[in-house]
Amino acid sequence: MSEAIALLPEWLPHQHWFTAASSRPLGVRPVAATLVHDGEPRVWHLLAEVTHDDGADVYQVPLSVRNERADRLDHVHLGRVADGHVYDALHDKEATAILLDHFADDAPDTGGLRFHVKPDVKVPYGEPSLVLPGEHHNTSLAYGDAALLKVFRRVYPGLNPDLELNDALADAGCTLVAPLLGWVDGDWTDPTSGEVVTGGLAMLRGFLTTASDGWALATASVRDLYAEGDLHADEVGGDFAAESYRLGMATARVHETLAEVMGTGTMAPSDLRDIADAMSGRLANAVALVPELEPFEAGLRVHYDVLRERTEPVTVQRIHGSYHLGQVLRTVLGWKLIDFEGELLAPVAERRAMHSPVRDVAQMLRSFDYAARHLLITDHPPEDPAHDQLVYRAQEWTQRNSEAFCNGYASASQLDPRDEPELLAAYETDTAVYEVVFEARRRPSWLPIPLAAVERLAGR
Ligand SMILES: Nc1ncnc2c1ncn2[C@@H]1O[C@H](COP(=O)(O)OP(=O)(O)O)[C@@H](O)[C@H]1O
Ligand SMILES: O=P(O)(O)O[C@H]1O[C@H](CO)[C@@H](O[C@H]2O[C@H](CO)[C@@H](O)[C@H](O)[C@H]2O)[C@H](O)[C@H]1O
Repeated sequence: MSEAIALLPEWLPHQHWFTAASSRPLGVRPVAATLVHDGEPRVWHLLAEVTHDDGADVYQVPLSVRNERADRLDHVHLGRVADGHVYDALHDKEATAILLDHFADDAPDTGGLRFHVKPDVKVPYGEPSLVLPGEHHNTSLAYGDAALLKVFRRVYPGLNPDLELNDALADAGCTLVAPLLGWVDGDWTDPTSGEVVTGGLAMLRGFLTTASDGWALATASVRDLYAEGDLHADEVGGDFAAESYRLGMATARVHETLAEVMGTGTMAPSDLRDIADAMSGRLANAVALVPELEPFEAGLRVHYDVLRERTEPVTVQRIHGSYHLGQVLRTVLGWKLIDFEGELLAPVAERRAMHSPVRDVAQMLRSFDYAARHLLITDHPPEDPAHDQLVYRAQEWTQRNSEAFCNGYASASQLDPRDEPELLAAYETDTAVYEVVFEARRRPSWLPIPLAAVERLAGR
């Protein structure tokens, strides 16, 4: 195994799920290694501590070792070691079949790596796996069209929020998420304390065969509207408002179930002042990183100051935490919410904290604005003669769908998010500031989208 581990510093930075700050890890060492299968291929389950400029993280890297080089796996070949060729096991269909077989009751014991199946579940043994395409933070494998195994790449001690919330919602009989079939957890040696810790490693869910993601559907609607420059959002064939309404309802119902099964809390005015301070701190950091924010800083701070003056407490509960149109799937049975991991760069304790559900609503409203405006970047930049008119159309689409979403939410909840305008504005502002930094780092050409929101929220 040590020879295979020596290949990781070179290979990891090329994996899109590898989010460590520096381009090349400073060191990689195993914190748990389990030989899951001693045949051809050998299948190793490896948890590796990766140190980098900003600290250290633990990554999950299942590997398969084959006697002969397999051409079909060339794209996931890590390199050669004395006893064979090393591959990313999640792309090696024989290795992934072996992993799935470990959910069976009579599977060989793998010690500190444990496979669990929910009661009355049929695991689709024998179905071939396919890695879902796209630049995701984790690696998800579809087993036929029956199940999806989401293998968390960066892992943490304690409960993984995605697994925790999916499990709680499944036990509550909630049908607005994909059914949870099982999960994997495991032990490793915490590099800092030297103690053995346990954490969630993977989640097996039912595959939603008819799913289209919210971003694809919403942006198709916007495209229709742009193609009909003279028509209003409610007049074009691709009007999305009914879907937004239903999405608002689904969001409210998931919030309601989470409150029922995981409880609620109260955020006192002093806690709100802490939240406002944290938001102001994030704004200051963002201004230092993205100078375009500076002219709007004072106007944005007003939304945080309003929170500081609030005297009534706020009800809080577990929420989605990183909510946008890419986190919702439309199936023939309605909307389903996925990916409850929260903001990946935040510490787990923060991601598992309770917040006002208005925060999820504010994030989804930001996503409507993104969906409406992104074609202004890609297809109709400012030099396009239609640009100004389409900006107007984009605002209209966002307004219509935000209203529909809030109407749907209010129809299924005691809470109408619009009755909390100050919270909504503060969370929208905090999200837009986060997005400015995200886009400046990841997609600079998209920066005008959150900057337009910042300008509006700053009252310019
Ligand atoms: N149960 C499911 N059925 C079908 N497709 C799914 C399911 N869950 C997720 N997906 C697809 O997989 C993608 C990645 O899932 P997600 O949980 O968001 O992983 P990540 O955190 O790695 O981005 C989603 O964008 C969606 O297209
Ligand atoms: O999917 P993640 O939870 O990792 O979220 C990150 O990436 C998102 C982009 O994929 C980013 O979302 C922003 O862009 C979306 C369109 O691509 C838009 O719908 C969202 O509203 C907008 O925030 C998200 O901010 C980031 O954390």
